[in-house]
Amino acid sequence: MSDAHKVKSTPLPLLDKASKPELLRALESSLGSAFSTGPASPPPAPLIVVISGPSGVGKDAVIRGLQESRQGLHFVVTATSRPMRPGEVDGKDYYFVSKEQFLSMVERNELLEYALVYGDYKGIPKKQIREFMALGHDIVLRVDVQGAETLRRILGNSAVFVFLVAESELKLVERLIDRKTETAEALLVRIATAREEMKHIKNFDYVVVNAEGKLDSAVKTVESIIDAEKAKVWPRRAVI
Ligand SMILES: Nc1ncnc2c1ncn2[C@@H]1O[C@H](COP(=O)(O)OP(=O)(O)OP(=O)(O)O)[C@@H](O)[C@H]1O
Repeated sequence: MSDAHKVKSTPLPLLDKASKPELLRALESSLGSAFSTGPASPPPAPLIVVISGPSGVGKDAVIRGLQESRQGLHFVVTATSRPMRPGEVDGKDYYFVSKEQFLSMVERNELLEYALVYGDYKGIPKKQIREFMALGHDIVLRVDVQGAETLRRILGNSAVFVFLVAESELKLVERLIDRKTETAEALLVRIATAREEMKHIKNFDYVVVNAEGKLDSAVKTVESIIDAEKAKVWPRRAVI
């Protein structure tokens, strides 16, 4: 039976004669219980957001945008066996470890996912995710498409998967050329891989276009996805 049918037929004061507290008390008395002052919905559970997409699509750029525009997110720092590049900071860009250290992390089951990417190991430390989720932070993971596939197998629908794309293949290639971080041969490998990776969109929950000069709009769309996920009646609940 709905609450509307449980109302007692006690007379209520006239709206223009009673004070607000009197009216509240009368309404409570008619309903048979006090009005709750607790939150109308429980605080949303921490969310894991996986951001992926082909090389050069702007994963780092979008993540930097999110870092600037949004509180309460923890951006997981990946462990890698690749040597540090000039300007990179250990613990900020990556955790730089030796190949031996990396393999012993694998051995101890300390990584949620790992892969050999262009000759270097990269992996996601579980401890970091657990610690920040316990503090109520949402978690952002930046992985390549292969990593996202693995994470989907591990996490299923308990995390939200976002695929970033450029507005066209040509624009993506131009962006990679302009970045000037790869040789022509390395570019070719990345572009051929990107073509293959586009076929994996179907395994993602959302696709976000990061168009030339419209980085802010891509960041806002990712924020809207996070907001919508946090407003779900049945939220995703990841256990790491
Ligand atoms: N919306 C945009 N408009 C113009 N340039 C952009 C935009 N988004 C990213 N870029 C630029 O494109 C290049 C590639 O971006 P970024 O390094 O963030 O890609 P990525 O997906 O992280 O690449 P990788 O997977 O190879 O590390 C960078 O030089 C970045 O500044």
